[in-house]
Amino acid sequence: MAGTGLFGGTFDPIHYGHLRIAEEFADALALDQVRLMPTANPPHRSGALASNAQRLEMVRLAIADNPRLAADDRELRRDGTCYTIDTLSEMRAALGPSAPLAWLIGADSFLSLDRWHRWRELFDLGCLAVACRPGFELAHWKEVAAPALVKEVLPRIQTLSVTGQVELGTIRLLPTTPLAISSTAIRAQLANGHSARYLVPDAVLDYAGRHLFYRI
Ligand SMILES: Nc1ncnc2c1ncn2[C@@H]1O[C@H](COP(=O)(O)OP(=O)(O)OP(=O)(O)O)[C@@H](O)[C@H]1O
Ligand SMILES: O=C(O)c1ccc[n+]([C@@H]2O[C@H](COP(=O)([O-])O)[C@@H](O)[C@H]2O)c1
Repeated sequence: MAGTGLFGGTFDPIHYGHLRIAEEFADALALDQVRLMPTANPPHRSGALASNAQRLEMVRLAIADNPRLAADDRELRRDGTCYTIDTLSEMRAALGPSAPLAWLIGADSFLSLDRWHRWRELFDLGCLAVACRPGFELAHWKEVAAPALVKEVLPRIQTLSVTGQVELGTIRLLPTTPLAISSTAIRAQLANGHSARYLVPDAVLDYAGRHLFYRI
């Protein structure tokens, strides 16, 4: 049975680091769809520069030619603080108890997982896939992760052995292509009048240029 993947992010703006891990996630776990969900009001950071609607539109533009990727605005429609536990619970209820469901986060997000709302329950709802991110290498996780993660989560991490394994409660490290791209650096480049070409899809750059939300 082909599975569904979820990938949440601020996406302010979406960039090729996001797109490449979404693609490799779909490929590695043989997912028939990965839903990219811009988050509205996350518990851990202050507001995005681009509006909810603008970030959703940039996601749509970025994935327009990829039938395996879909934009999902469910977190933007939710009132109040946006928690991943609510999103995963909603998806699990919609798909049914046995449908393969996986969620993707980058290694930096993974290292903050112990501060997420009801984080231990997240593993009861799907398979967690962790993407590599330069600066957050696995070799250092034991030194930098919170004690709860070191004790309860790191021992459970598996590298992917067979394509398409999406088992409930598993945690997989995906050997994704390390791309040192971040939305913060892109916003700074654009604010300073520098080019962000080849870091961000052209359609997204054109849109950001027209709406000027990264200009100081
Ligand atoms: N270059 C990248 N490689 C791997 N994972 C990434 C990369 N960029 C973002 N991610 C992951 O994508 C998810 C959404 O990231 P987000 O939208 O916050 O992008 P960001 O580039 O980290 O943004 P910012 O610089 O504003 O913090 C997070 O789980 C993050 O870890
Ligand atoms: O549920 C939580 O407590 C929680 C805490 C921090 C981050 N998240 C989610 O993690 C995803 C990545 O967040 P970010 O800030 O790296 O873009 C995004 O979908 C957030 O909603 C979720």
